Amino acid sequence: MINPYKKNAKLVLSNGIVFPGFYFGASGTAFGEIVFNTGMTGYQEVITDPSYYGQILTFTYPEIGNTGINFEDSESNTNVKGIIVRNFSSNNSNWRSKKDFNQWLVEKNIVGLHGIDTRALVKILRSNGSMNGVITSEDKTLESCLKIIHDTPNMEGLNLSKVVSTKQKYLWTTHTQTNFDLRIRNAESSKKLKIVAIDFGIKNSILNRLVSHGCEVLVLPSRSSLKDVLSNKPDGIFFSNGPGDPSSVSEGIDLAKSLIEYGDIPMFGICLGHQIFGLALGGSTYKLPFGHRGLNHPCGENNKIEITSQNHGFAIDPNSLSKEIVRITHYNLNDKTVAGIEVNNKPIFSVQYHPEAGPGPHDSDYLFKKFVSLMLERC
Ligand SMILES: NC(=O)CC[C@H](N)C(=O)O
Repeated sequence: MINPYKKNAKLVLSNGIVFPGFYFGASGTAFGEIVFNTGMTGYQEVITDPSYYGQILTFTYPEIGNTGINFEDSESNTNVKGIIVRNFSSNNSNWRSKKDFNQWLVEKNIVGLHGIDTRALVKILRSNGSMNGVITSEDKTLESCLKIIHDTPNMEGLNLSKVVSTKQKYLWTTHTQTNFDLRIRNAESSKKLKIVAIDFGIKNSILNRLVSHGCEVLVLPSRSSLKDVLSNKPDGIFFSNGPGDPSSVSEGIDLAKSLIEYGDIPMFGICLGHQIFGLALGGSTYKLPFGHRGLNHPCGENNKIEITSQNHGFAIDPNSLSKEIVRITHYNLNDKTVAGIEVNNKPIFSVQYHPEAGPGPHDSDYLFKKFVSLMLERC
């Protein structure tokens, strides 16, 4: 019998290196920035995190797919273009699984490559930096793959959040992952706090954490104006995560600038939202060599350390921030990059990592509580 998963496919990197392997999921060709994630769990959330839009994701965990797919854990309707794994499991088994992993990839048009040495690939990305590449199940020559890569834009300069942001505003009032979120808790206040969230590629688990902490969230498109935000009389304003280069999200940077100037409404930003705050406060961002994507990044300051979930390729340049305006509250302790900031004398703060932990450790959930406390002080 012919093994259906032994159909030839390959990865071609922009430096001409080829990894021959086999395809699973959707057939075809996918191109984009090749990045890697070191998490050992949560592939469904990671694959559907809108911040990966336009990228091809390599998992360093050696086998992916074992627990199938359920109907609760997806972070959005957006997904990565392709995935690369050492091994994938065609034998899904989990009490929550509702769908076969391979079938789900086909339906989402995600091209999969398996059977390559992912350790060797990650070593190349770590020493040369993230680079564009192609995975294809088609019979394409090296030259035609390199031509596709050549025509693929670099991540620097790309505003991808405008592509994935919602086109219509919507309200999020209930927790949608009730079967498995061990952190579901009753809010400390009976007053429902009204958040306006600017969607640059927001994850469902962020919305669910805000709801768990006693908020209802009105999600607005990334191109919203100061008036769009203020006319909803928010108790707090949230700037979300999202794909692409933060310095190209001029609509978000301008909105953040005017909101920071406007006054005293508590504001919280995560990942792209954090980078946008940094840019709005006069700072600059730069591209990291291969980014931070995983579930065990230590962050903190002065002996207080949290283990964090991360997914980013850019960071705020600490030397670009004015001490008169901003205080750095957290550093990534692996490479000392900026991981959190707070605006002096204003209830505005942000983190580069993902306190919603979808997936990841729950150490940083206190940040949602902090956001809520800042709002309650002002109600
Ligand atoms: N998760 C995010 O919000 C990512 C932010 C940005 N696109 C980066 O790669 O740095």
